[in-house]
Amino acid sequence: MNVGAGRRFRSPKAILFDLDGTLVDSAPDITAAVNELLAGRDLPPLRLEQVRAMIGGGVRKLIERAFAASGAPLLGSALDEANRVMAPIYRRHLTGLTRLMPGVREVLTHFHLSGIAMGVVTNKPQLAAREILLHFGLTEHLGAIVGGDAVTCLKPAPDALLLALDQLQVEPRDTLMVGDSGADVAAARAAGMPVILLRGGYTQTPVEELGADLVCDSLLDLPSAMLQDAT
Ligand SMILES: O=C(O)COP(=O)(O)O
Ligand SMILES: [Mg+2]
Repeated sequence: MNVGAGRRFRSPKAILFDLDGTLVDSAPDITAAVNELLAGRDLPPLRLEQVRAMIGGGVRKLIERAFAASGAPLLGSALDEANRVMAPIYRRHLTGLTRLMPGVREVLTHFHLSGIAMGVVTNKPQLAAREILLHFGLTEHLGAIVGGDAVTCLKPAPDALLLALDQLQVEPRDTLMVGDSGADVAAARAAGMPVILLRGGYTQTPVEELGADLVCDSLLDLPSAMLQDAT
């Protein structure tokens, strides 16, 4: 863990969490969905590690990257069409192979008992995000779940974070963003919020190089990192 900012995370009124690579390891399900889409076009499957590196920019970006990596890049209306075909496939691969990241349940309960409001802000479609969170019984403590299709601009734009804060009735300066990618950092910066990144997510760039205020090994380190930040 490396502490950088000093007092920025002390007693936030709300925490916004990214979903893929932060609260859940969804890469195996997303890989299954991508490979079903590719198989429908007679393209060979991609490996889990390849698809992991494509997650975080929303489903359309995922499809664009997957077809490019398969040597059959899609543009414009062809990408729109693949996106339409992907929608029902993606919905069939939400929870079968997806697992919670370590400590999620404990840490969400801890923050809830500490009186901190929480929300999820993801580039995943909103209904898909809600279904995953319901599957794992995590919606109880979440006052906002904002998906990429609920806003005009996906992360790294701040739109989804600001919508979640609106729903939670909290100002950006009283909030903390927790994520796994450069998009999470950029979105938090644009929204005027401090940001913590977790190791073990889907970013290709080393997390230390993404400009977060703090990097933690896992969600389980968050409560103590926030306490240390008081010193
Ligand atoms: O790329 C996606 O679909 C979702 O990614 P995120 O939950 O990390 O924002
Ligand atoms: Mg993520």
